[in-house]
Amino acid sequence: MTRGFFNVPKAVNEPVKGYTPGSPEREELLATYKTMFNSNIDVPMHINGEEIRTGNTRNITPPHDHQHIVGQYHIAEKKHIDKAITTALAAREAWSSVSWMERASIFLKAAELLAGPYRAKMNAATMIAQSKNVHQAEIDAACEMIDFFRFNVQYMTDIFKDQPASAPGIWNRVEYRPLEGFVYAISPFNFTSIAANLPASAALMGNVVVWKPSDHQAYSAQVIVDLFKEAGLPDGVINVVYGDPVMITDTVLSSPDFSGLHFTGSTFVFKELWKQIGNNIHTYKTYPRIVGETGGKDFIWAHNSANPLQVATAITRGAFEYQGQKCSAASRAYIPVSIWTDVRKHLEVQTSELKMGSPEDPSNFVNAVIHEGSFDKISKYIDAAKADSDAEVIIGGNHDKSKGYFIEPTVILAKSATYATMTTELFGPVITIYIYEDAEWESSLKLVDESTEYALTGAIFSTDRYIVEQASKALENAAGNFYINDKPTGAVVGQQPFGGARSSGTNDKAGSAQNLLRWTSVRLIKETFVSPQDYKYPFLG
Ligand SMILES: NC(=O)c1ccc[n+]([C@@H]2O[C@H](COP(=O)([O-])OP(=O)(O)OC[C@H]3O[C@@H](n4cnc5c(N)ncnc54)[C@H](O)[C@@H]3O)[C@@H](O)[C@H]2O)c1
Ligand SMILES: N[C@@H](CCC=O)C(=O)O
Repeated sequence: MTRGFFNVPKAVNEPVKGYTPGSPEREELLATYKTMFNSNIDVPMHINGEEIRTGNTRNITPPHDHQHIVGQYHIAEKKHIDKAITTALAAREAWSSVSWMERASIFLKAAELLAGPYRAKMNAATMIAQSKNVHQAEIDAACEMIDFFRFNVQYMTDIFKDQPASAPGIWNRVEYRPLEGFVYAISPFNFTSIAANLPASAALMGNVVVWKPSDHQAYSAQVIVDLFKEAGLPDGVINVVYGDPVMITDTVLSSPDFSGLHFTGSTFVFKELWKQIGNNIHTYKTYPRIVGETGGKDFIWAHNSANPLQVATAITRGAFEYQGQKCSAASRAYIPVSIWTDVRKHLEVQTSELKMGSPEDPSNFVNAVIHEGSFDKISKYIDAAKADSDAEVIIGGNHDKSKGYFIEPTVILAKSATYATMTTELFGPVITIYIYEDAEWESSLKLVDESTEYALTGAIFSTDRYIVEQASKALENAAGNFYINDKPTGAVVGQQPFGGARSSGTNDKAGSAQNLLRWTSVRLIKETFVSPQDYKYPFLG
């Protein structure tokens, strides 16, 4: 029952903790890491609040220490997916009718729990099983997830306030209903916050969800489940399943009640899912919403007016933070020949200072890539570049998977702007640089715009306002998140809503009102206070 027009607390970004040597947060996090690293976690599926253990398990191993087992997760048979769907649908009536404030309150509570007692655990799980350093875990698993919860609550109320005008004698109202059916959330390995947000944003708007996390994020997914439970999320609202993605998806997408896909992951998988939904379209009771944020081949373009140290720093941070495993990571750069010597010198200094190893040692800037498949793919491209006459590996290039999946931050110089690593998403710590003649800066912008299928993030560097304006115009469709004199990574919820177009996704902007709107189906209600009793037009007399 609602007896007032309540305002939600004003959303503010969660401050990023420093974890400086000797700080209490550092002590707590490293102690939590040690304990969790040395214990064995058993991750069940969660259907209707029940923990489902099938006994068919896969190991969870840290990418930086792949022979060490930190736990296992249980995988589904088809009957579990069927149950997750029926359970979600059974929970729908109560969840979709409950006051929006109750839903808001659950996610605001989750934000506060994560800012406090869950912070170290969420960060440690992300460091252990996704191989993030302290800072990368903090900005993702703690701060971005908290921000998603807080800002989405505010955006939900902003949406609800958007109401139509009413002529005298009538009252028009718009009701933001959840979708009729259930939402399928599929999340990637690389951001714990995205994994939480994909099911949570739909659930906040009153939807029920079947959530399939990435196998490589199961550890922190379990912490998210615990967090939601403690925050008071009712059973059956978000049901978590693991296992063969094809079997799970075939089962989910053949349900007539499937009403929305909230996906983040690679472009190929998303396009296949879209096709499958299209093929099944006659099965569904309603047209499913399809929201997907996918791959990128994100660029840094510099003009000769740019500051070489700033360009080099953007490359170091943009390409090598979290081993380049951000969809936003800079992986191709276009540098004018006149500043290249200076940019290169700074890059060599900065990359020589980057330490690589386990995230348990906070002085390691670079950790391991997520799994062997990814390691092998990235190494293959690096080795090909070493052998190729069209390319030269000028920094890094070594890789070793004996203990963990370690790949050195690598810089490739390409003779052609369409060289393989200039156009293919590798999702690793590799950037390829193309040097252009200063006078050809306008045609180099064309290369940036036209040489890949993606349009996720990009950055331009120049101190000349006319150039900034022209480059911004020339690249207006080349990136959904466009940065001027800054690296192309590190979007903050509430400040830089995130997403790209072309093959990079539907650009519904994670952490925004636009995204939340996709999880609603608007009902317009017109109420007439005194109903007409005469059908005749006035001109009929
Ligand atoms: N644009 C964004 O906001 C954004 C954010 C994070 C990651 N990404 C992209 O995600 C990719 C890296 O993440 P990843 O390796 O986890 O991606 P992925 O596509 O391999 O997996 C993503 C999810 O899809 C599932 N999946 C895989 N094959 C499937 C299939 N056939 N049917 C149904 N589900 C399937 C996986 O199990 C996982 O849960 C990169 O391409 C990156 O650019 C994009
Ligand atoms: N939103 C993040 C990227 C998420 C994808 O991996 C950023 O802006 O760096």
